[in-house]
Amino acid sequence: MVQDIVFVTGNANKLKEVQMLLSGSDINLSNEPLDLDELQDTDLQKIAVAKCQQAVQVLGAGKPVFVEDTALTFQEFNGLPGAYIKWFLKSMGLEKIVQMLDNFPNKSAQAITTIAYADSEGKIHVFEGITDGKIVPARGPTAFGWDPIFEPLESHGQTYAEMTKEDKNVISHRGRAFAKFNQFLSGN
Ligand SMILES: O=c1nc[nH]c2c1ncn2[C@H]1C[C@H](O)[C@@H](COP(=O)(O)OP(=O)(O)OP(=O)(O)O)O1
Ligand SMILES: [Mg+2]
Repeated sequence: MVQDIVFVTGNANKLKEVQMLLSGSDINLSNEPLDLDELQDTDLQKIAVAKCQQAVQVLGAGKPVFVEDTALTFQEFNGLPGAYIKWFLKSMGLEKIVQMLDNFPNKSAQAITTIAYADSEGKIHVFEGITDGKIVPARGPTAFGWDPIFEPLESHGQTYAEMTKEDKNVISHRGRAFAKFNQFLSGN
């Protein structure tokens, strides 16, 4: 059965990836480009759930809706910048983010996507996808966020930005989170 589901995001690059990731499913996806508030927290699930609750409030109950929040965590910084990566990116740019780790040999990082989905009864379900990698000086086109400075362990030396969207989606944080979400939806 085809399900109508609303995805709330104001990020066009994110939307494009999500459309690709859900393209084989029975979901009729629509987008609401609302800029929702994001909690200040290091608990990524809490942030996504609060964002989803706000989406339900704005759009009205009864409509299945989801949001996702994406974080970039540095092991050396015990998880920061995490969800704050958006603001670091805006204020400092890629080069200075890479330089933050100059004095530390540990460049390990995780890209994490947390999806929060409110079903038609308002029950919220959470799905998480994680990709391990490291922070490197920027390589590849700067089309999407921090893609040029994140090199996943499984990519044979390419940054996300150097990969095709198809290849990125196979191993990405977002790809993994949406694989779980897809599986959940197809069982409903
Ligand atoms: O795969 C990705 N590759 C590179 N960069 C990425 C990726 N995914 C999100 N990003 C960036 C966008 C934003 O600077 C921050 C996450 O913040 P995040 O709140 O999830 O995204 P957003 O505010 O742009 O969109 P939304 O309207 O869905 O909240 O990392
Ligand atoms: Mg956001």
